[in-house]
Amino acid sequence: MNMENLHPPRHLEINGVSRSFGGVPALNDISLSVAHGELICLAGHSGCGKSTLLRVIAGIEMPDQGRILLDGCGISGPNNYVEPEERNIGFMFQDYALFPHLNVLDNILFGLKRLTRPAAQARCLEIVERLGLEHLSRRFPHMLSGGEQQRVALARALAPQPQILLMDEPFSNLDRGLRDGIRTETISLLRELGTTVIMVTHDPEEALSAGDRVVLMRAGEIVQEGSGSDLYDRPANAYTAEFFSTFNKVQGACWNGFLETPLGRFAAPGFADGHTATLYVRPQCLRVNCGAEGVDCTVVDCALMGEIEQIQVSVAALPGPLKIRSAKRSRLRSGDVARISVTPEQVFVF
Ligand SMILES: Nc1ncnc2c1ncn2[C@@H]1O[C@H](COP(=O)(O)OP(=O)(O)OP(=O)(O)O)[C@@H](O)[C@H]1O
Repeated sequence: MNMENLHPPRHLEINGVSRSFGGVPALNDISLSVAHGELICLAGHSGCGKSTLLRVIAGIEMPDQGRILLDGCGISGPNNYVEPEERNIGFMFQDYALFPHLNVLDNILFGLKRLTRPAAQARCLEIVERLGLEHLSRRFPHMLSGGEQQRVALARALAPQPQILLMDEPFSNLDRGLRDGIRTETISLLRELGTTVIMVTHDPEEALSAGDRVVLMRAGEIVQEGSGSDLYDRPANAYTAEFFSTFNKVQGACWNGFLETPLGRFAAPGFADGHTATLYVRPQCLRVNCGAEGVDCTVVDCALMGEIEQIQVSVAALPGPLKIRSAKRSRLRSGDVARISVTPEQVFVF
């Protein structure tokens, strides 16, 4: 029996990749496998190694250790190295890196030098039409808006029909108003084309909503990976939880599998008796004026923020105020006495 057919190689396999700069690790033993057509969001705070990982996959940065395989063939490792232009991996840079002295068509043609001139022109026109860039084709980059430059950069990256497209913060240079629309359009195009995508972002909302899988990094390591809801609803640690939301943090002590806090008792399986731990409560998981039940508090501030209202309350046993966010208007004022309660299913103990 052919075992390879039972376990076909993943599209991209990264095995134990490390890379240091001046003795400081930027990537530390990273392993990740990516399926055909998958869209991965590589997320994490500035300096955690996201761009270095993209550059190593593209072949413009060499790993110190580890191997990278594309469809089962080594492209980077101790015994093999495939040049970036031989990898059929596209790269879209954060600043788009369009050539200022070339018009839109010539920018796109630049990446098609391996084709004959007629084939390159046909491919170029095809992608220009697909992305609706016909009316801009003779313009130079300085004559394009930010959104138009983004589309040209995308066209240039897609023209050689890469198996994998690496995108470094592809939407971060766009105005907030434009960003959501262009992101939705870009992602649906990439899905139609079936391109495998690894996209870097430091925007938590983008990471949660844009991809099939989120890979969260910290200090050169993968902290947690999974679907957006895996990471948001079931964060494995405080770093993951705090990357995607703000939290009220309340300290307590663990006894008999529960964390005792001034806000009540919460399940804390696996924590030893007497261990100090922290309860993480999202502002939308606190309810105010919930009847006789709950904990006494005093309203410190109540501010309407458009779609939501944010209330800050002080609780006698806690050192700082708690934030509560709700889509409902409470009509509370500073100095009012109220009661709060926690939605226990949506809290975490770390
Ligand atoms: N060529 C280089 N020389 C020296 N240090 C580097 C080099 N490239 C990256 N680094 C360092 O490696 C670490 C990871 O950098 P990287 O650019 O991969 O982070 P990042 O997560 O992409 O950050 P950002 O979101 O700010 O772009 C940083 O500490 C950075 O200073």
